[in-house]
Amino acid sequence: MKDLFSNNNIQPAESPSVGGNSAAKDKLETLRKQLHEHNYNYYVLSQPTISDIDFDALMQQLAELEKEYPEFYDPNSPTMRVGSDINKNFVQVQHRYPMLSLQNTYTEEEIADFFNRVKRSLNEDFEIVCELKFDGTSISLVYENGRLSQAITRGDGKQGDDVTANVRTVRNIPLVLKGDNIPGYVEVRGEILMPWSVFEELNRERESQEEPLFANPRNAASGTLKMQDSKVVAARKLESSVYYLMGEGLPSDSHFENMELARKWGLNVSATMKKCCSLEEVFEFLKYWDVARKSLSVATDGVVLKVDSLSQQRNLGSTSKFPRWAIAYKFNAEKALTRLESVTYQVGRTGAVTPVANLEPVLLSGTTVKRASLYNEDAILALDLHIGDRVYVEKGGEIIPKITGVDKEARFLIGDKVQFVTRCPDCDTPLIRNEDEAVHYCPNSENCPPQIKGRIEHFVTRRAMNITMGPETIGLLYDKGLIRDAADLYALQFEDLVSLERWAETSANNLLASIEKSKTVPYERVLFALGIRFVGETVAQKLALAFHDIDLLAAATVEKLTSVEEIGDRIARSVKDFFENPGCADFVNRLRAHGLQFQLSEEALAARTDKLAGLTVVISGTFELHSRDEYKAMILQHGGKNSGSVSKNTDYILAGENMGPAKLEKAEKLGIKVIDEKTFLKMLDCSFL
Ligand SMILES: NC(=O)c1ccc[n+]([C@@H]2O[C@H](COP(=O)([O-])OP(=O)(O)OC[C@H]3O[C@@H](n4cnc5c(N)ncnc54)[C@H](O)[C@@H]3O)[C@@H](O)[C@H]2O)c1
Ligand SMILES: [Zn+2]
Repeated sequence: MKDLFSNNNIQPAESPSVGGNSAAKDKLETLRKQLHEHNYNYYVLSQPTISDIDFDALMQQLAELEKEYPEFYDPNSPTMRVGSDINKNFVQVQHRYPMLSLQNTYTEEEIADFFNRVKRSLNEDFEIVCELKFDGTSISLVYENGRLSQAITRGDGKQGDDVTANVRTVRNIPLVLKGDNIPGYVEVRGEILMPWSVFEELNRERESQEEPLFANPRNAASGTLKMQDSKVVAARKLESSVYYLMGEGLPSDSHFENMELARKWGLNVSATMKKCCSLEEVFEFLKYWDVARKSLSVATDGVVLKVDSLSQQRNLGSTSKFPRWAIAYKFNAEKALTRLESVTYQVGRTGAVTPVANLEPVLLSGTTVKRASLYNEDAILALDLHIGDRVYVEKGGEIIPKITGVDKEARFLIGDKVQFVTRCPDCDTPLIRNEDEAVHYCPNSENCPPQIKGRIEHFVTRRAMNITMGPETIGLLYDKGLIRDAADLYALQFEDLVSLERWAETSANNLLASIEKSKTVPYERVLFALGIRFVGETVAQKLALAFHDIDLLAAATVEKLTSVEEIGDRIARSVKDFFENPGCADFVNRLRAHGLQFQLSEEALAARTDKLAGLTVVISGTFELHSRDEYKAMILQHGGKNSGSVSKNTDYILAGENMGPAKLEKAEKLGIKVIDEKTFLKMLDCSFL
């Protein structure tokens, strides 16, 4: 998460006219380029590299420059367009009605301006509906004759990705509407959300696997919605909240009434929406929810104000980016000021060293905060941190809060500048930092205690070997010299355990039984448990399918490894390094001697064939007989490779309905065989009737 919360991506807000026209043009182009890049990171990758406030400041700068230099007008400027989330792994679908963004403000003055602008333009009475702005990712749900027919992301506002299969897994989205007055065709606009509790659990899991964390529930929701495997999406427990209806012949001219009806149809409409007749009532709503929102189970980032009457909305119209009849008021992130007491360093199981700020305890969003994450050396340098500094802490949705700034005016007695440690705090080995990485590592993986304990903790987790023991037990057994690595668990004796302080016979027996049971855990989970860097759960599954026993995997070359779908160079090298390390190879052999599963089960093997060996298949369109994910799994299972894009290396295109025209054209040009699902299943000898 390099640079995530530092300000160093922001250019100084210099006066645009300095340096004349060509300087302004350069500046405009740089800003546009930066913003396109940030949009991509945010909407497509769901991994922003700057904060929203910083992003909005850049956007504001660009808008001001464009106003001053209209000669450099560009219809594709980020100020003119809705940021696009389009991802080529999905089929793109045209929106019948455009899906716009909202104009954002952070101040009450701008809300008053909006209110007065509407009043002037309409020149008649109007009502404003205030709604909480739930912070997820936007979705358009198309219901035809009351049935959910399509779910499309906002995309670039004109067309979006068809994510119907994933959306069908969202619990509170009805597949069939119930009740009266349901139009034949209606688009329900809403937000797909990840509740705080699910988000925190997900990030804890990612943290334990040293995978990059999601910055907030919004990015986690959008990342999840764009996953290729609907089963994983279903497991992530997304929710929805809907906030607008589009279509001809809607039941009422009042947006508020339509939403009340939508609730009766079975859609989840927040009970917090309120109709207001005056600016005072609007401000009251803002004030109340700025505090009350903190106890909601989902994230909110503001309030949306909408003119209630649909005919008045039509009169006010829209720009290319947002409607003129609505505006979003964004809440400020809650901040607290406290003192930095010290910085300590934690070593993870892969040796990554994370700095942690220890703070004078302070109350923030209802909890007492004592520690904050400092990410890495660059983040510390960007803040210019000194011990004793008064620092601002914010909870941006991360598990532990972050330091967002230093009150430099309050520095009377300047303390020591925070210097990143050069040696491992646990084993004193000099740290290393790879050139293009922000993270420091302790290279002493074999003897550094937190790394050893961390690896054992990972080995026993539920999704790996599922041995019921916590970090305290691991720490105790390690300190007593009973375990030096996870393989030693299998050599533990009853006597070793009962002689430990506070250990009774039952707890000793339970642990031994749990260890014994883990010997039946399937190969792919054992592979994950080994803790090979970058080999998470899904990668382990892919590797297990492609190399059905560990000897094949250990002998695989980098080329062979990277020929497996989604296995890139980085993972391949890490797998190779693992097996070439004598210590690791010995570890695997000892585990094998204890009877762990190091090959795919008979069942999984029986289903495997080489019918598609050496063949690359691209899947395009939507299917009737199986889902896209099922087809992907079949390709893997029969030894083939699935790829997202058509190239000269493609052997087949498995085409369903609505195959993208660009893909078809390319396939024809390259002379690639396009087959339908029945032909494909015949190739595999699968019965499908
Ligand atoms: N950090 C970054 O790199 C980065 C990059 C791009 C965008 N952003 C941030 O994203 C924001 C822009 O994103 P955006 O265009 O999605 O706009 P937005 O999220 O600020 O507002 C529009 C969205 O609000 C949602 N919404 C929630 N409740 C609603 C309701 N009751 N009625 C109507 N809409 C509701 C809708 O999904 C709608 O699309 C900016 O504030 C920017 O800071 C950040
Ligand atoms: Zn160390």
